[in-house]
Amino acid sequence: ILKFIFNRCFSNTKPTTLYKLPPSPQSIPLISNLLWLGRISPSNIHSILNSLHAKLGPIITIYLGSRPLIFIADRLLAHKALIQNGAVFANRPPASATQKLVTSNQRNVSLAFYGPTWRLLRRNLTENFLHPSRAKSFSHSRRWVLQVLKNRLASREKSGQPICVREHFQYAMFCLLVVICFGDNVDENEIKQIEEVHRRAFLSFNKFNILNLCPRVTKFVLRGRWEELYELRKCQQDVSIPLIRRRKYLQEEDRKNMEPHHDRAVSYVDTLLSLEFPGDRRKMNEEEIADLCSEFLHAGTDTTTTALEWIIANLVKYPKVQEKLFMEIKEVVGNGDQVSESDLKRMPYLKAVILEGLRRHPPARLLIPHAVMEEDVVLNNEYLIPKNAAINFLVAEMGWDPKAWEDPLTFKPERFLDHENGIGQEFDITGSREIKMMPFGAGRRICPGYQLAMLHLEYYVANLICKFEWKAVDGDDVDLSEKAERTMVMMNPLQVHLSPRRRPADAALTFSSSDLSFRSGSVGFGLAKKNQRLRVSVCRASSFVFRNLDADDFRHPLDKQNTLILRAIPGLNELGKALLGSVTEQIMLLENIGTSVLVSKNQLSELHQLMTEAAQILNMEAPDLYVRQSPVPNAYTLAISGKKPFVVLHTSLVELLTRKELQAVLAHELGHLKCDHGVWLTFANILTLGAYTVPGLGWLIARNLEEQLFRWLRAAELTCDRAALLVAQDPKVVISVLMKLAGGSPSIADQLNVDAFLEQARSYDRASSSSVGLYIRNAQTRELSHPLPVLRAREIDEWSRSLGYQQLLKRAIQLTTPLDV
Ligand code: HEM
Repeated sequence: ILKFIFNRCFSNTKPTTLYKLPPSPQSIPLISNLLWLGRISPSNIHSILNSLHAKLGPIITIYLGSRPLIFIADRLLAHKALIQNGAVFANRPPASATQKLVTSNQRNVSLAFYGPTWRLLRRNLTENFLHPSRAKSFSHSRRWVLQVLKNRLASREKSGQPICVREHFQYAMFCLLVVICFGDNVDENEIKQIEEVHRRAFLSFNKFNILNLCPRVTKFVLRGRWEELYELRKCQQDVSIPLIRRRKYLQEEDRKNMEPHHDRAVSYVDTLLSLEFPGDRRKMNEEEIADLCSEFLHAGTDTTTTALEWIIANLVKYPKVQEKLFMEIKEVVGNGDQVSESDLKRMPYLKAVILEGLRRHPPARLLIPHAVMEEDVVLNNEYLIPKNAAINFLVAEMGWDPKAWEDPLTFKPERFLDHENGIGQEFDITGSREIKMMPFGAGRRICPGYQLAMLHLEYYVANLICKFEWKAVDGDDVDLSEKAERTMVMMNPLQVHLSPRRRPADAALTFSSSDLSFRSGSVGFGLAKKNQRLRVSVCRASSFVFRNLDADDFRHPLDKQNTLILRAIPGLNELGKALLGSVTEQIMLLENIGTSVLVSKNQLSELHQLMTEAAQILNMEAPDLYVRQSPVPNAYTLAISGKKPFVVLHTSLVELLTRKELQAVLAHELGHLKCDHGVWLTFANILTLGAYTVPGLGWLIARNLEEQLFRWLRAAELTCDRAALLVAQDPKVVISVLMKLAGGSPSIADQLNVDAFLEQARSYDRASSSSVGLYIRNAQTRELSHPLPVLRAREIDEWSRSLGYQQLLKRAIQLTTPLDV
């Protein structure tokens, strides 16, 4: 009040009405608005803005639609607005209709109005979560993602073709953020599902802009497109919500046990579960949390990927800079081939390379639009900024200002080094003292992930340069032209050749060595030739067994997740035990003993031997095995309380499969026992085999319970396919079984082609990735006890190439003693 009275009575500053908006190109009201709408697109906005700034000065206004847009291209004005008047310029304009839909009505960090909701969400992100002291908790995930990335690059290089790096960087950064967001018990398959849906949302978001022109009208005229948007959002939530529930369940378990898991890194979801929106007096619901997770993934993936691609592109274009960086890395890590996070502190040139990359090629060329908090604000005692204006800043122009940087368009990391003692100056990337560049924005709304992004860029650039020498494709100069997408990307995506750096200790290291995919034949049984009767020798010098194998070593994450859900259904376990302990089990048991052949040393001894060997590889006791006459190719396991469990094999399956494939089937069944799928599996098997027509049983099994049970069983099957792979030690054997189950018959078995079937699995993925496809795919699988064979094949193919599987194989030991069969 005092300030107001003082200004009114004594101040000689002009009333705001006497100030003018920043200059704008000549315009005819309304008509010019419409003309701009037609002219401006994401691809040409930067060139239009640059030419307007050249004509009109460092701050301009454009009228587009109903609100003025103000653009600032000058570092000093940006500092005045974002730092000196930080609180005034920290607001966001009202979001468009589509943005509101995907952000739970503007309740996320990037679009929330400057106020209590934003403060709560932002503080949660920066203090509870992105603070550097927390960064360490995901070090192991960064290492895992690095391994995945190196493997992908190395296996592509093996093909001899140039590698287009973007998709690999994108995948790596996405994996990392998913793990940070949902916790480190998410596995690669779940990540792929999330990535698929998010990428679709990301690629199609521009096409929904038109819906914002006049939402009331477009809701009728473009109803289909609105529905598409709803469907897309639903898909995003469908992949996130189970993962959110999993974290919730873990938190509840911890609470019940009164002992938090100290070895579990706190994920973003964990921090959100306990937040309450100010004023609402309620916790966030799952949809709101899922929207915040989507924001987190979108905000961090493409920006970091784009920055990484630009930085590596410059290192390829300027081999001397790459060499200098490599020398610095070598000095710190010696002959080691990994750079640890603590090593990064001793690499000033690395930091300079990253900063120069961000200065020269900032991924975000504009900020997220800002707005002012007060009615009419005067900037620099000169320009009127109305409350309804959206204000933005030309990020790249700030970092290319010749008054701040010598020779600004040249890539020269040395500019960030203190030449006298070679130690990197602490460059203030937040711009709080002076804005010389602002790749992360500045002031109150500065990117809260900037420290995490810097860490990721430093860690991955250092390790990628440490591991490989990066070279341009022969005869190609690296083209640094730009193209505006959601970020400013390379117009021609970077293509490279890689050669592993040779170190004295591993001069013989080549791409075909160790950490790539496991090759069949190097371990495991010799492959049975087609139609050849297999002789299993008693002493299998080439077999590998897993002495300390535990079920959780290979359990599929969906199995883990669904087991948790099943366990949480009150009374299910008791119901299962009550039912199975009684008449039904006895019927099943007697039926099998009475109508099948029990396999033993003296009866179908080859099968007996396959079973014994599979059990030994999986480090478990072999169950009984029965062979049963049936035209339906099938195998199943029954674990009846108090009795030795048994596996049943149908004769038609024996006809259809080779011995090695049969052993994979037996291993699959053993997987169920190893993983203690016992009660629920038998329960589900009884349902599938039609036993619930047994009087008095059917009514007890409610429909949704049955659905839950089948969902769990589908996930459990994926685990058991892994057990099959551990025994077969060749993914093609397992995939061949699945292919034969899908469409094999003994007479055409030798014409079936595993590679073609895998290709079919990939095309199923592609065809079902549209929203309609996804719907059909869900409908196709909902009622099945087993996942679709193509999906199982794809799963096992991927797991066979995963780090987890490679590491398990390393633990296997060769069997040299005769088996006791
Ligand atoms: C190289 C990587 C990155 C770049 C270049 C970048 C750049 C930016 C920019 C320019 C803004 C707009 C600031 C403003 O409007 O004033 C922003 C905002 C934001 N960024 Fe980043 N970002 C990066 C990585 C990340 C990461 C890794 C995360 C999270 C994990 C993240 C989360 C956010 C969020 C939540 C906002 C909204 C902040 C608010 O409105 O308060 N960003 N980022």
